[in-house]
Amino acid sequence: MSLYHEAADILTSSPSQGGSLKSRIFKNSKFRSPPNQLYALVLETSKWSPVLTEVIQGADLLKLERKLTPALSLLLVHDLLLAKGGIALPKAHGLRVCIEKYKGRLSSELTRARLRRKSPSLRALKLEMNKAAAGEEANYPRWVRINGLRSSVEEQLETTFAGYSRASRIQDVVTKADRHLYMDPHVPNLVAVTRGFDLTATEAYTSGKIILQDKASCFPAYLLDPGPDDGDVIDACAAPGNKTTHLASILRGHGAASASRPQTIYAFEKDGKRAETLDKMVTLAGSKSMTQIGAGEDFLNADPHSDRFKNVGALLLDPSCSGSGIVGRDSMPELHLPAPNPKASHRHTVTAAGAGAEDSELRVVRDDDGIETVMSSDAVLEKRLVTLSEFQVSLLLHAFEFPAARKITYSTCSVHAVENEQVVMAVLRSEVAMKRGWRVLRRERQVDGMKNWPVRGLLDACGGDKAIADGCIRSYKDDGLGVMGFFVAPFVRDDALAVAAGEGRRREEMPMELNGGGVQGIQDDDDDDDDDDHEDDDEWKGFSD
Ligand SMILES: C[S@@+](CC[C@H](N)C(=O)[O-])C[C@H]1O[C@@H](n2cnc3c(N)ncnc32)[C@H](O)[C@@H]1O
Repeated sequence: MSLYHEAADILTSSPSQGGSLKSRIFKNSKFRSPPNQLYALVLETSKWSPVLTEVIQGADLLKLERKLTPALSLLLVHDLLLAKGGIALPKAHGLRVCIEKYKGRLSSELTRARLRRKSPSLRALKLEMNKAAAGEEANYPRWVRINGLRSSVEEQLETTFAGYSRASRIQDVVTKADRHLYMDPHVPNLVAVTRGFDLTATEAYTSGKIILQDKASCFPAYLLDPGPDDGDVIDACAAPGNKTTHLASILRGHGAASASRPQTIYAFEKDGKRAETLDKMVTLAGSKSMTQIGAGEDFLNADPHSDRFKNVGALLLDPSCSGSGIVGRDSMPELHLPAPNPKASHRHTVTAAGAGAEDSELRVVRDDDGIETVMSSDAVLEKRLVTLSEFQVSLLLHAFEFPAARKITYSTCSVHAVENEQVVMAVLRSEVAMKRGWRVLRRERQVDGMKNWPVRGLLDACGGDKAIADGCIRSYKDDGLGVMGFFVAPFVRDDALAVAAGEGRRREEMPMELNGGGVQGIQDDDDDDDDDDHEDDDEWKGFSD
């Protein structure tokens, strides 16, 4: 089957068969065409389908060539008029010959369709199509975290963002067409910039000086705020590494106060492939020497009482979740198909699952680590959420066991209470939480930016406990603050309770390295780690340096 027949099959097949467009193409071995080419063709054609439908209908193509299907005609006309190399078939191939003979007619229709949209050029029309296809993402800024391990805000303002005008409101970054930059008032080293200008091609991006990370995704590490007196840090679910590298940057930022011993970040990632991405990101961000990656390691199998983790004072838990808060996750351009009868065009909704049946929409929920569930009913969604929340609870309960731990942040990019406040309430009721004195950190004790963040946890879902609800932090896609839907809860250990249980130690009873005593620089990128506690690094196979 040719590239075009395979692409036409994808465009017209049911969303219940195989999940999102990406997974239907990349996880399906039945296709003979290169997956990248197939994906690009289907995506670009969908993007252009409103215009191409007018072109095909205006040229009466389906009337003149009755053997052509609507999907096939869209794909071929797309490549004929818009692809650099034209139609990817041999010159004498029947399909190519059949379409090319209408080139003049189709080109004129394209010009008409462009002029109807008042676009001065094909380039301008292309920008318009890209913007329309960006879906909800177009209404959000591009958040950029400046990586303190490699650069500084000052340096980036003078270089990468030198041509940007300063915006005083986040809305200006979204609505203005030219380049604007907004300094975030909550999270240090974070800026929002106008979308549509490719930052991935900049030197700052390719050298790890800037990291594209949604504002809300910066909350967990900032809220955890690991300092020199927090010992080692665990990132329990680390890939691709946005929060791992943020933790490293914060640790280094607190370097002025200095720790008595080098601090290590243990970054667990149970998926081997994703661990490779994590490794690359940690290396690029300049935090490799302070991070040990547990590639393929399940955090739930880590022994809290092992010698290795005896100095772990802080844990960041950002487990797999439904991903319901992610902006643009499911956005795919709406597919317009020319009708055989030119009077009516068909509109197909392309959901996360790909093209749907006519005017129908079948939801596919994709977890933030890629697992897809076709939501044939509310009960299916509910069941998936319960499974996720059980896993999230088990992760938190496991984290509560680490003997020296005094701080934890738990986060999801889900908006469902069952994965958020309900998880918090369930773990607070647990035996280990009560025994070891874990509670939610009150809002007034949180770092300034998080204390001042206006959107808090759901009171009802916290059983009416205002202190707990206020201690939790939320964001919603549509709250006008320019961020994705997110949830973070900070936990701390209540010293008094822990001491009463004979388990904890008061700060003044803690060893020097955990109570902030002693002054020594944090391990530098190039430093060799010759600390005694690290001598057995090589014996412990799970983590690689
Ligand atoms: C939400 S993503 C983490 C995103 C990451 N914190 C960041 O900001 O870049 C969840 C990750 O946790 C991993 N994961 C899930 N369960 C795990 C477990 N029990 N132990 C270690 N990693 C786990 C998944 O493979 C996935 O890569």
